[in-house]
Amino acid sequence: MHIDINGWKHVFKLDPDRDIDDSALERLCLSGTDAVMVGGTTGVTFDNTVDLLSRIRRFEVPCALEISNPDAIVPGFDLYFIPVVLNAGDPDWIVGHHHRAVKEYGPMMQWEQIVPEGYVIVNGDCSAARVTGARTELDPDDAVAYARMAERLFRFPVVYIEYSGTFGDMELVKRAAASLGGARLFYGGGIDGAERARQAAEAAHTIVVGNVIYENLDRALETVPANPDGTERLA
Ligand SMILES: CC(C)=CCC/C(C)=C/CC/C(C)=C/CC/C(C)=C/CC/C(C)=C/CC/C(C)=C/CC/C(C)=C/COP(=O)(O)OP(=O)(O)O
Ligand SMILES: O=P(O)(O)OC[C@@H](O)CO
Ligand SMILES: [Mg+2]
Repeated sequence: MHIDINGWKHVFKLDPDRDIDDSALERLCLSGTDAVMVGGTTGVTFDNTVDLLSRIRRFEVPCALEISNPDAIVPGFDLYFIPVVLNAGDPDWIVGHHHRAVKEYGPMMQWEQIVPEGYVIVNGDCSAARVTGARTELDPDDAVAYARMAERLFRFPVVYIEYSGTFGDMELVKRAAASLGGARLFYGGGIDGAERARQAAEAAHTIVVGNVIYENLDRALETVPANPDGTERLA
């Protein structure tokens, strides 16, 4: 099945290291979201990733793995998102892990399933910032420069502005998105209900909703534009 991420406006990100019951998973997968992404910064293992994938596969929603741990690369996802943290302090998170993984998996990789993400981490307090040693003191001009680098220098199809755990500066996100030609701007961080989903969807091409799933499922479901309870779909 060919999956076109250019149609994605809303994505739920599920963390294999966190518990979710069958009924909640069903409501998420049938919500009208465009895709479910599996990923997290810590505690992601092969076993908990296989387990979550097999449960999501009871539904038709596209399912992507965002790889954060080279030991948890599980076959059977529709797509594999590969973060390249452009503002990482440690180059291992820009090319190091990737080099080792491609050395191991290169011959068996289906490149059409691979979606490289130019990742820019802006919240210095999140786990991903700590793990990667990200330089998160960025103003909107810095974000625009990273977005342009990601698209024009490195030809990434996705630029991901990551505020994981906190709602970000929508002007910064808007400016980064406006600087792009064809690449897609994914925004994630602190979307905890319909109002923030609406604001983020005005700024970014694709919004990603994570933590609120585990804190308040009803509010998470309100963030889906296609859901009857969700925000109005934005152009
Ligand atoms: C057999 C088979 C399936 C073959 C497939 C081959 C294949 C797909 C190979 C992949 C090759 C490849 C290049 C892999 C990359 C390897 C790798 C480990 C790259 C590093 C990724 C990276 C930079 C991770 C850093 C952390 C990060 C940016 C994570 C993204 C997700 C994220 C931020 C989630 C939020 O985390 P959360 O836990 O929710 O955090 P909070 O506590 O803040 O909420
Ligand atoms: O968990 P939240 O804060 O919703 O962020 C979503 C996603 O960007 C995390 O990688
Ligand atoms: Mg999280």
